[in-house]
Amino acid sequence: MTAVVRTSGLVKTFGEVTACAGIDLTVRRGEIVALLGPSGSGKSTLLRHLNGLARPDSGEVEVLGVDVVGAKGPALRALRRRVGVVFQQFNLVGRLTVMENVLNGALGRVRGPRYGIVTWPKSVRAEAFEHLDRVGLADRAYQRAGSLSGGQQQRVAIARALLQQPELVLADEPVASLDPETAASVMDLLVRVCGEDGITMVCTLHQIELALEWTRRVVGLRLGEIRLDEPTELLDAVRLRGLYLSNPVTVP
Ligand SMILES: Nc1ncnc2c1ncn2[C@@H]1O[C@H](COP(=O)(O)OP(=O)(O)OP(=O)(O)O)[C@@H](O)[C@H]1O
Repeated sequence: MTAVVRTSGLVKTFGEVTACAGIDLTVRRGEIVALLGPSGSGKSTLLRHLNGLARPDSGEVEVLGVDVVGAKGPALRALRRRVGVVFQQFNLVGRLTVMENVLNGALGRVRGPRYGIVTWPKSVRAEAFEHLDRVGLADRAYQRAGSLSGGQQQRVAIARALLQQPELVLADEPVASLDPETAASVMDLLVRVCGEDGITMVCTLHQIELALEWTRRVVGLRLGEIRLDEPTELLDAVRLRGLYLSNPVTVP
Protein backbone atom coordinates (compact mmCIF):
# COMPACT_ATOMS: atom_id res chain seq x y z
CA MET A 1 0.00 0.00 0.00
CA THR A 2 1.10 3.57 -0.65
CA ALA A 3 2.62 5.57 2.20
CA VAL A 4 0.52 8.60 3.10
CA VAL A 5 2.84 9.68 5.92
CA ARG A 6 6.53 8.99 6.17
CA THR A 7 8.84 10.54 8.73
CA SER A 8 12.45 9.60 8.99
CA GLY A 9 14.81 10.61 11.81
CA LEU A 10 12.45 13.42 12.83
CA VAL A 11 14.02 15.45 15.63
CA LYS A 12 12.37 18.46 17.27
CA THR A 13 13.67 20.22 20.35
CA PHE A 14 12.38 23.19 22.32
CA GLY A 15 15.40 24.47 24.25
CA GLU A 16 16.39 21.65 26.59
CA VAL A 17 13.27 19.63 25.81
CA THR A 18 13.37 16.96 23.10
CA ALA A 19 9.79 16.61 21.88
CA CYS A 20 10.63 14.22 19.01
CA ALA A 21 13.80 12.20 19.37
CA GLY A 22 14.31 10.74 15.90
CA ILE A 23 10.92 9.43 14.84
CA ASP A 24 10.57 6.98 11.95
CA LEU A 25 6.92 6.49 11.14
CA THR A 26 5.14 5.23 8.05
CA VAL A 27 1.36 5.32 7.71
CA ARG A 28 -0.21 3.67 4.68
CA ARG A 29 -3.35 4.63 2.82
CA GLY A 30 -6.54 3.80 4.69
CA GLU A 31 -4.91 3.20 8.08
CA ILE A 32 -6.58 4.47 11.27
CA VAL A 33 -3.73 5.16 13.69
CA ALA A 34 -3.75 6.34 17.31
CA LEU A 35 -0.79 8.11 18.85
CA LEU A 36 -0.78 7.31 22.56
CA GLY A 37 1.58 8.24 25.36
CA PRO A 38 1.87 10.29 28.51
CA SER A 39 1.52 14.04 28.55
CA GLY A 40 4.60 15.62 27.00
CA SER A 41 5.63 12.48 25.09
CA GLY A 42 5.51 14.38 21.78
CA LYS A 43 2.19 13.27 20.25
CA SER A 44 0.93 16.73 19.28
CA THR A 45 4.35 17.88 18.13
CA LEU A 46 4.62 14.87 15.83
CA LEU A 47 1.12 15.53 14.47
CA ARG A 48 1.91 19.21 13.88
CA HIS A 49 4.86 18.24 11.68
CA LEU A 50 2.54 16.37 9.35
CA ASN A 51 0.87 19.50 8.00
CA GLY A 52 3.86 21.79 8.36
CA LEU A 53 2.70 23.57 11.50
CA ALA A 54 6.00 22.61 13.12
CA ARG A 55 9.41 22.49 11.47
CA PRO A 56 11.88 19.77 12.49
CA ASP A 57 15.43 20.46 13.64
CA SER A 58 16.42 17.56 11.41
CA GLY A 59 14.90 14.63 9.59
CA GLU A 60 12.43 14.12 6.78
CA VAL A 61 8.66 14.47 6.69
CA GLU A 62 6.76 13.36 3.61
CA VAL A 63 2.96 13.54 3.47
CA LEU A 64 0.90 12.52 0.43
CA GLY A 65 4.09 12.47 -1.57
CA VAL A 66 5.00 16.05 -0.62
CA ASP A 67 8.23 16.95 1.16
CA VAL A 68 6.66 18.94 4.00
CA VAL A 69 9.95 20.31 5.31
CA GLY A 70 10.88 21.76 1.94
CA ALA A 71 7.36 22.94 1.02
CA LYS A 72 6.65 26.64 1.31
CA GLY A 73 3.84 29.07 0.42
CA PRO A 74 1.63 27.69 -2.37
CA ALA A 75 2.99 24.12 -2.10
CA LEU A 76 2.26 24.00 1.62
CA ARG A 77 -1.21 25.49 1.11
CA ALA A 78 -1.93 22.93 -1.60
CA LEU A 79 -0.92 20.12 0.76
CA ARG A 80 -3.05 21.52 3.60
CA ARG A 81 -6.09 21.48 1.32
CA ARG A 82 -5.63 17.69 1.11
CA VAL A 83 -5.30 17.28 4.88
CA GLY A 84 -8.33 17.77 7.14
CA VAL A 85 -7.71 18.75 10.74
CA VAL A 86 -9.95 18.09 13.73
CA PHE A 87 -9.10 19.91 16.95
CA GLN A 88 -9.90 19.25 20.60
CA GLN A 89 -11.73 22.58 20.87
CA PHE A 90 -13.64 22.12 17.56
CA ASN A 91 -12.53 25.56 16.23
CA LEU A 92 -15.93 26.54 14.84
CA VAL A 93 -17.06 30.13 14.36
CA GLY A 94 -19.71 30.19 17.07
CA ARG A 95 -21.70 33.15 15.71
CA LEU A 96 -22.10 31.56 12.28
CA THR A 97 -24.64 28.89 11.45
CA VAL A 98 -23.75 25.24 11.40
CA MET A 99 -24.09 25.24 7.59
CA GLU A 100 -21.73 28.20 7.15
CA ASN A 101 -19.14 26.46 9.33
CA VAL A 102 -19.36 23.31 7.24
CA LEU A 103 -19.14 25.34 3.99
CA ASN A 104 -15.88 26.84 5.26
CA GLY A 105 -14.40 23.40 4.65
CA ALA A 106 -14.66 24.11 0.91
CA LEU A 107 -12.80 27.44 1.07
CA GLY A 108 -9.68 25.81 -0.36
CA ARG A 109 -11.41 24.63 -3.53
CA VAL A 110 -14.04 27.32 -4.17
CA ARG A 111 -12.43 30.65 -4.94
CA GLY A 112 -13.33 34.09 -3.61
CA PRO A 113 -14.71 35.38 -0.31
CA ARG A 114 -18.16 34.10 0.61
CA TYR A 115 -20.76 36.07 2.53
CA GLY A 116 -23.67 33.90 3.54
CA ILE A 117 -24.90 30.52 2.45
CA VAL A 118 -26.48 31.55 -0.88
CA THR A 119 -23.17 32.81 -2.28
CA TRP A 120 -21.83 29.23 -2.33
CA PRO A 121 -22.39 27.13 -5.47
CA LYS A 122 -25.51 25.01 -5.18
CA SER A 123 -23.55 21.79 -5.66
CA VAL A 124 -21.26 22.62 -2.73
CA ARG A 125 -24.26 23.47 -0.55
CA ALA A 126 -25.80 20.11 -1.42
CA GLU A 127 -22.55 18.35 -0.56
CA ALA A 128 -22.32 20.21 2.76
CA PHE A 129 -25.88 19.21 3.57
CA GLU A 130 -25.08 15.58 2.79
CA HIS A 131 -22.15 15.61 5.21
CA LEU A 132 -24.31 17.25 7.87
CA ASP A 133 -26.79 14.46 7.37
CA ARG A 134 -24.01 11.86 7.74
CA VAL A 135 -22.99 13.34 11.10
CA GLY A 136 -26.64 13.40 12.20
CA LEU A 137 -27.14 17.15 12.28
CA ALA A 138 -29.11 17.99 9.13
CA ASP A 139 -31.88 19.41 11.31
CA ARG A 140 -29.46 21.88 12.91
CA ALA A 141 -28.13 23.40 9.67
CA TYR A 142 -29.40 26.91 10.35
CA GLN A 143 -28.74 27.04 14.09
CA ARG A 144 -25.83 29.09 15.49
CA ALA A 145 -22.86 26.74 15.90
CA GLY A 146 -22.06 28.23 19.30
CA SER A 147 -25.40 27.09 20.65
CA LEU A 148 -24.64 23.38 20.10
CA SER A 149 -23.27 20.94 22.68
CA GLY A 150 -19.60 19.95 22.56
CA GLY A 151 -20.33 16.61 20.92
CA GLN A 152 -22.53 18.28 18.29
CA GLN A 153 -19.86 20.92 17.61
CA GLN A 154 -17.29 18.20 17.02
CA ARG A 155 -19.69 16.53 14.59
CA VAL A 156 -19.96 19.83 12.70
CA ALA A 157 -16.16 20.07 12.66
CA ILE A 158 -16.03 16.55 11.19
CA ALA A 159 -18.56 17.51 8.49
CA ARG A 160 -16.42 20.59 7.72
CA ALA A 161 -13.31 18.42 7.41
CA LEU A 162 -15.17 16.00 5.09
CA LEU A 163 -16.29 18.82 2.80
CA GLN A 164 -12.62 19.52 2.25
CA GLN A 165 -12.47 16.08 0.53
CA PRO A 166 -9.30 15.24 2.46
CA GLU A 167 -7.05 12.29 1.78
CA LEU A 168 -5.68 12.41 5.33
CA VAL A 169 -7.31 13.54 8.57
CA LEU A 170 -5.20 14.62 11.52
CA ALA A 171 -7.15 14.73 14.77
CA ASP A 172 -5.48 16.20 17.86
CA GLU A 173 -7.27 14.85 20.91
CA PRO A 174 -10.61 15.02 19.11
CA VAL A 175 -12.67 13.77 22.04
CA ALA A 176 -10.70 15.01 25.05
CA SER A 177 -13.29 17.69 25.87
CA LEU A 178 -16.26 15.32 25.76
CA ASP A 179 -17.94 13.08 28.33
CA PRO A 180 -17.16 9.35 27.92
CA GLU A 181 -20.37 8.42 26.11
CA THR A 182 -20.19 11.34 23.70
CA ALA A 183 -16.46 10.71 23.19
CA ALA A 184 -17.18 7.12 22.13
CA SER A 185 -19.93 8.19 19.72
CA VAL A 186 -17.72 10.86 18.13
CA MET A 187 -14.84 8.37 17.76
CA ASP A 188 -17.27 5.94 16.18
CA LEU A 189 -18.38 8.60 13.71
CA LEU A 190 -14.88 9.78 12.88
CA VAL A 191 -13.57 6.27 12.23
CA ARG A 192 -16.70 5.28 10.28
CA VAL A 193 -16.70 8.26 7.90
CA CYS A 194 -12.95 7.97 7.30
CA GLY A 195 -13.45 4.27 6.50
CA GLU A 196 -16.39 5.00 4.18
CA ASP A 197 -14.47 7.66 2.26
CA GLY A 198 -11.12 5.83 2.24
CA ILE A 199 -9.50 8.58 4.30
CA THR A 200 -6.34 7.81 6.28
CA MET A 201 -6.51 9.05 9.87
CA VAL A 202 -3.90 9.77 12.51
CA CYS A 203 -5.19 10.93 15.87
CA THR A 204 -3.74 11.62 19.28
CA LEU A 205 -5.69 10.19 22.17
CA HIS A 206 -5.44 10.16 25.94
CA GLN A 207 -7.79 7.25 26.57
CA ILE A 208 -6.33 3.80 26.06
CA GLU A 209 -9.83 2.28 25.86
CA LEU A 210 -10.83 4.50 22.94
CA ALA A 211 -7.68 3.59 21.05
CA LEU A 212 -8.31 -0.11 21.63
CA GLU A 213 -11.94 0.11 20.62
CA TRP A 214 -11.79 2.35 17.59
CA THR A 215 -8.36 2.42 15.97
CA ARG A 216 -6.54 -0.28 14.02
CA ARG A 217 -2.95 0.54 14.94
CA VAL A 218 -1.38 2.11 18.01
CA VAL A 219 1.87 4.03 18.01
CA GLY A 220 3.01 4.52 21.60
CA LEU A 221 5.32 7.41 22.39
CA ARG A 222 7.41 8.14 25.42
CA LEU A 223 10.00 10.90 25.82
CA GLY A 224 9.74 11.68 22.12
CA GLU A 225 10.49 8.12 21.00
CA ILE A 226 8.30 5.42 19.52
CA ARG A 227 8.22 2.64 22.12
CA LEU A 228 5.47 0.55 20.57
CA ASP A 229 3.90 0.26 17.14
CA GLU A 230 1.42 -2.56 16.62
CA PRO A 231 -1.97 -3.50 15.23
CA THR A 232 -4.60 -2.80 17.89
CA GLU A 233 -5.84 -6.38 17.79
CA LEU A 234 -2.52 -7.55 19.27
CA LEU A 235 -2.69 -5.08 22.18
CA ASP A 236 -4.48 -4.87 25.50
CA ALA A 237 -4.89 -2.20 28.17
CA VAL A 238 -2.25 -3.73 30.47
CA ARG A 239 0.46 -3.45 27.84
CA LEU A 240 -0.58 0.04 26.86
CA ARG A 241 -0.53 1.20 30.48
CA GLY A 242 3.17 0.33 30.47
CA LEU A 243 3.71 3.45 28.38
CA TYR A 244 2.45 5.58 31.23
CA LEU A 245 4.49 4.08 34.10
CA SER A 246 6.94 6.50 35.68
CA ASN A 247 9.96 4.19 35.26
CA PRO A 248 11.30 3.75 31.76
CA VAL A 249 9.67 0.72 30.26
CA THR A 250 10.31 -1.78 27.58
CA VAL A 251 6.86 -2.72 26.43
CA PRO A 252 6.98 -6.52 26.10
N1 LIG B 1 5.84 25.50 21.28
C1 LIG B 1 6.51 24.89 22.27
N2 LIG B 1 7.41 25.56 23.01
C2 LIG B 1 8.10 24.95 23.99
N3 LIG B 1 7.95 23.66 24.33
C3 LIG B 1 7.07 22.94 23.62
C4 LIG B 1 6.29 23.51 22.57
N4 LIG B 1 5.48 22.55 22.06
C5 LIG B 1 5.73 21.42 22.77
N5 LIG B 1 6.67 21.66 23.70
C6 LIG B 1 7.22 20.67 24.65
O1 LIG B 1 7.52 19.50 23.93
C7 LIG B 1 7.16 18.35 24.69
C8 LIG B 1 6.16 17.51 23.91
O2 LIG B 1 4.93 18.24 23.85
P1 LIG B 1 3.64 17.69 23.09
O3 LIG B 1 2.58 18.73 23.25
O4 LIG B 1 4.02 17.27 21.74
O5 LIG B 1 3.29 16.41 23.96
P2 LIG B 1 1.94 15.57 23.99
O6 LIG B 1 2.36 14.16 24.09
O7 LIG B 1 1.06 15.96 22.87
O8 LIG B 1 1.32 16.07 25.37
P3 LIG B 1 -0.22 16.21 25.80
O9 LIG B 1 -0.77 14.82 25.82
O10 LIG B 1 -0.16 16.81 27.15
O11 LIG B 1 -0.87 17.09 24.79
C9 LIG B 1 6.60 18.86 26.01
O12 LIG B 1 7.63 18.84 26.97
C10 LIG B 1 6.19 20.28 25.70
O13 LIG B 1 6.26 21.09 26.84
